[in-house]
Amino acid sequence: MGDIILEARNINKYFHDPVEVKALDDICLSVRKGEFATITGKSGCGKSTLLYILSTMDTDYEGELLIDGEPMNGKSEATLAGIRNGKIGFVFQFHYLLNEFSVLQNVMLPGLKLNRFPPGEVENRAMARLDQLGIRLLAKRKAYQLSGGEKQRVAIARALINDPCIIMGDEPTGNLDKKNGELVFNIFRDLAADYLQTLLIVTHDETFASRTDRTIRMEDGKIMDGQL
Ligand SMILES: Nc1ncnc2c1ncn2[C@@H]1O[C@H](COP(=O)(O)OP(=O)(O)OP(=O)(O)O)[C@@H](O)[C@H]1O
Repeated sequence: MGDIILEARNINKYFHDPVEVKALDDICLSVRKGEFATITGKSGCGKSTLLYILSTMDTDYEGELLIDGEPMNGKSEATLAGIRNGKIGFVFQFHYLLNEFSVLQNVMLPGLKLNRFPPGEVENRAMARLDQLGIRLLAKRKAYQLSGGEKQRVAIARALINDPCIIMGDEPTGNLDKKNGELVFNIFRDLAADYLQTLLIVTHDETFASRTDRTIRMEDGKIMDGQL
């Protein structure tokens, strides 16, 4: 058994508006270092709600969350923002790149913010990531000049820039055609296989999920299958 990178203990989440909904019901989940895990389940079962809690973006819940062995409960938003930037890479369904910035600038940004390496080194690391993802030649293009598949690869390079201990994705292939979806899936698979990158991806694509190490199935705010 490898080290546990992420651990959620007895997570409950309620929404109150317009009526009370229990969106997450006593979720317990651990993710091991180097695992490629997917979360699946029908629309409305609580996948995104869970991912936003696990990524520390939503702090309004009951229960405990540990990332890399460190408890996240009770930390200020500023502290959490720093932890997110250094430890979690996030890939969304929509890329959220800064359109008027170049590909290289977009990828460098979280690295400059973290301030762990001097700017020259952040640039070298960003170029290495672009190389790895086969988009080095796009470095000087503006984000708005890219195709959907290219944008998603830039978003992955950006998520990797600070060597996160986990990459989380919310339907990262959801907005792509079959060919580009496959390409992005293969990038995730190679990251897990060749770089032992830990990945936790929400998807409703069963084929995608079946090709990963573990499928966590949710129903009605509960995990039905796929716990360690
Ligand atoms: N901001 C909110 N206010 C009230 N209810 C919400 C809110 N966000 C989500 N919900 C409810 O919580 C439940 C879980 O929603 P969630 O978005 O996590 O589902 P999901 O599995 O990600 O669905 P999908 O696959 O359609 O994205 C649903 O019943 C949803 O209607």
